[in-house]
Amino acid sequence: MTTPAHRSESAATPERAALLEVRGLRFSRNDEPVFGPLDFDVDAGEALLVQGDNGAGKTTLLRVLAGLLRPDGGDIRLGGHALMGRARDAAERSHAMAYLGHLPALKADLSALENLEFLCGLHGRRPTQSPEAAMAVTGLAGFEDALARQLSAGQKKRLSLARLWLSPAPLWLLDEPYANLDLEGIELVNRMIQAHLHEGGATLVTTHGAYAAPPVRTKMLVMRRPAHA
Ligand SMILES: Nc1ncnc2c1ncn2[C@@H]1O[C@H](COP(=O)(O)OP(=O)(O)OP(=O)(O)O)[C@@H](O)[C@H]1O
Repeated sequence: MTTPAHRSESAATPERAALLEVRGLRFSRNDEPVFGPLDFDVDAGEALLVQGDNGAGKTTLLRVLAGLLRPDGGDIRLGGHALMGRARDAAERSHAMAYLGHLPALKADLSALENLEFLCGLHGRRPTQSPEAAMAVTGLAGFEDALARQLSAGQKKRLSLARLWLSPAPLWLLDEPYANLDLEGIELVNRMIQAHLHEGGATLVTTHGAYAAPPVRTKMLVMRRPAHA
């Protein structure tokens, strides 16, 4: 697996801000707290495993960090820059973060390769990688011309992983990345995370704790459903 050499310039130095700093972050629905206040940092070269039972708020946290939901309070800093709810936050987020959600964000009637080319056009890509190479890395060589809607759930997940592999963003937000994958796919995710962190990236990974964690520098955030009155 080739690794992204251009990321090594972001290797940690003592003065450098964490890739992600979260302070007092909280989110509610209909005045019912879902999570928070949460405080944590994620540094270059680190994985934060976000654990918790069903409904604990793991997906909601990642969606808030990705800018898909608005928090009720707290600060999010990317590389020391605060996200302040401004229009340019979206651009900062898309440079800094790659989000892998539960649902594959694929165009059903485009081929696998066309999907990657389309997403690279939207979000950019690492100059050292190509869509064809990313398909090979994720075990999809030979499926370039298959329509996305004809792929199995695991193949769709692998195509989303290929997109992640192409992303130039240093911070990966991975929501249940192991779901729908066979054992080899689970090892692929862990190898990808290992290579990404080795080159100065970082990741948040939600998990129920049922899978082996990637063999990397790991911190843990355990989320619990808030007690109701
Ligand atoms: N779109 C929504 N509308 C209303 N409530 C929601 C919505 N999405 C999630 N919730 C609620 O928010 C809470 C947190 O859900 P979330 O999906 O973040 O949990 P999770 O920890 O990711 O769970 P799981 O392990 O089952 O994936 C749950 O009580 C859930 O019912």
